[in-house]
Amino acid sequence: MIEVDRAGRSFTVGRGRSRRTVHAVQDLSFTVEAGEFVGYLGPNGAGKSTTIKMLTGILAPTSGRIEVAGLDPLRRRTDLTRRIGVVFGQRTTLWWDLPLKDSFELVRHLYKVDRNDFRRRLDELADLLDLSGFLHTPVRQLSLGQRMRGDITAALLHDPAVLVLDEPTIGLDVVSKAAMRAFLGRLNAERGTTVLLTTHDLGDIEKLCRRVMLIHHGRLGFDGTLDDLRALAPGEDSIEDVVTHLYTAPPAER
Ligand SMILES: Nc1ncnc2c1ncn2[C@@H]1O[C@H](COP(=O)(O)OP(=O)(O)OP(=O)(O)O)[C@@H](O)[C@H]1O
Repeated sequence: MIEVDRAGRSFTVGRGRSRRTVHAVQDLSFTVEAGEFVGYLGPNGAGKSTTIKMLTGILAPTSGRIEVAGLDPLRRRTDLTRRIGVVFGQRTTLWWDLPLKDSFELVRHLYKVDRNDFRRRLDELADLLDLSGFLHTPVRQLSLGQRMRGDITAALLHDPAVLVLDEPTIGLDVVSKAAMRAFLGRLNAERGTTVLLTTHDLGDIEKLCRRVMLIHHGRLGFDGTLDDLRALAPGEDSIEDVVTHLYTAPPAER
């Protein structure tokens, strides 16, 4: 479902003598099969968002090859939007001044979702994510947790095969977080949606991901199960301690 083959992305920053190249992602290769739920971890500045931007066609790789749902994200961006859903926890894709329901209508038009499919899907998502109390509220008046549920719904209205999530539980309280995790787990288990999840919340990873990839300084340092990850730092107790250890002494560099 996702194929990344030696992908890289660099940026030129600064001017004159202070001009230099930042290698945000280097020589990145991995495959995600249909139906997998994969966690994508890395410290701040490791290259996670750059990877997600390349997967979704927002950024062009400067080297290598990427395919998502059988498509080159950059060349086939419009086709890809029909097969992929993307949620950036720190930003909303909803229309700030419109009632949530109207934002969904706009999404329906943009993605050309059949009216009956849309109605059925929205009913289902509104039920699962408990949206009924604020469907007619303008997005700017929603709490963060409500807005996030709205964003997840918007990303799923066209029933994408792949869902890419960039910190979807950031800022949520423990109850909202648990509800979001339960929803995502069901989406993957029951609907078979492939999920790539970027998060700094290791609870998300422990609850949801069978497989974890770890990126550090733009390079993939680990790709395996949570147990394999724990085995890399056997002296550490919690997954937080394991990951802290790996962030300070990443596997590729030890
Ligand atoms: N548009 C850009 N121009 C210059 N440098 C950039 C640009 N985008 C990202 N970078 C650099 O690339 C590196 C990777 O950034 P990226 O945003 O992918 O990290 P991240 O893993 O998502 O971090 P965080 O967890 O803090 O969101 C960083 O050094 C960042 O400063």
